[in-house]
Amino acid sequence: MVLRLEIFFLLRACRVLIEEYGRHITRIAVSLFEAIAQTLNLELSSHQKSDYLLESTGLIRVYRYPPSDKTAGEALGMEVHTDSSVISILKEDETGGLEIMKDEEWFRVKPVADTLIVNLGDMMQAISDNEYKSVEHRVKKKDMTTKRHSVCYFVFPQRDCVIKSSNYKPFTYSEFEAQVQADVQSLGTKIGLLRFTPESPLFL
Ligand SMILES: O=C(O)CCC(=O)C(=O)O
Ligand SMILES: [Fe+2]
Repeated sequence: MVLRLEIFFLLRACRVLIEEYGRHITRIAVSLFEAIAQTLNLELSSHQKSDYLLESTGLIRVYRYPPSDKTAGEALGMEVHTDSSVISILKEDETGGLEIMKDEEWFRVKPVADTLIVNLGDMMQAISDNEYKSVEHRVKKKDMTTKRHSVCYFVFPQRDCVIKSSNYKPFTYSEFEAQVQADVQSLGTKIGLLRFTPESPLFL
């Protein structure tokens, strides 16, 4: 009974914290998006701005990467991928492990206390007409015994907003998401924006 009450209070405290974190991180994502839109000279109405980055789509994932024993083999982190989001904002702990691909080389992101990491996702690449790249990244823990925690926020466009650019056929986020899910199911991997490139052999 005492334990249950403790868990109840712990969960409630967690919820309050995560909700507050969510409010701040959303504010940061919106400011970043506005700044990026300016650098791209995208003259967006406030309606278009909130269609391209819809605050209510923001989600927070809290990850725990447990220590793994030898039998778990390569279970040392997260596979290479790009995020489907517009913007992702990550907070990793002091153990580090996040790596990003730049000019065909992997770089370890050095963990810095009280610092957030901003990744741009597939939707930003499309919105910016490839001016900004959706960064390939992965997580590699230092070693088997290390535990790692991270708190990751992702924000997306409004599901039915049509994203128009010269590099991709017009698509909505719903279509993109459905295509990603279909590819993961049938091919075991995400193809992503390549599916929406007219010249790509993968174009449907
Ligand atoms: O745990 C991390 O630091 C990154 C997680 C991540 O890349 C993702 O969830 O897309
Ligand atoms: Fe990611």
